[in-house]
Amino acid sequence: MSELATTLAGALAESLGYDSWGFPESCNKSTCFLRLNHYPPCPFSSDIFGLMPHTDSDFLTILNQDQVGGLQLMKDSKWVAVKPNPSALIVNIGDLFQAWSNDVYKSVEHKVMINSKRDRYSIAYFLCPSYESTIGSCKKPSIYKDFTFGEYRKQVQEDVKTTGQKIGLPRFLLQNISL
Ligand SMILES: O=C(O)CCC(=O)C(=O)O
Ligand SMILES: [Fe+2]
Repeated sequence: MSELATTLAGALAESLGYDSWGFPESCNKSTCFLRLNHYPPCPFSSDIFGLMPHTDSDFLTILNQDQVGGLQLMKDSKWVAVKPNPSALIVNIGDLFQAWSNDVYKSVEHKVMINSKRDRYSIAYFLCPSYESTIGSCKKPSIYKDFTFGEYRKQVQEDVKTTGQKIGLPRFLLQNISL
């Protein structure tokens, strides 16, 4: 999985004209992780979040969902269901790739809706660097100020605690227009 993730990250960087995305050595077995998600059914409503709308705080996420469905992503201001496909993995861009690419790649907002009858399972692999890694933009002028991954995680946790929501990258805009 780690090989696939770093190969994909490299290909995304190459398509922007860069030899490397700069972080292959700081993303390793001790910084990347796998999350096993279980969404028990909820018979009372078909309109319940299994996972609230969010973006992932990583470079990219490789996701394997089962056949139940429920994953939706934001496209052109609309929620679009991601149809389960047993022979495909889903690759989502995360916040760090958005910052590194200076907004060329966008971190995709996604959520999970609960199924009323069936348990749902998914496996997500998160490509993350060490907390000390500085995430700068690949080209200047940069939209975001440089930050370490540790600073980013800390800010996200603080915002969730104080506002109930993740604010994410807008916190790090150099011209703080949206806050
Ligand atoms: O269960 C899914 O399909 C999505 C999981 C997810 O978005 C996450 O773990 O961050
Ligand atoms: Fe996610």
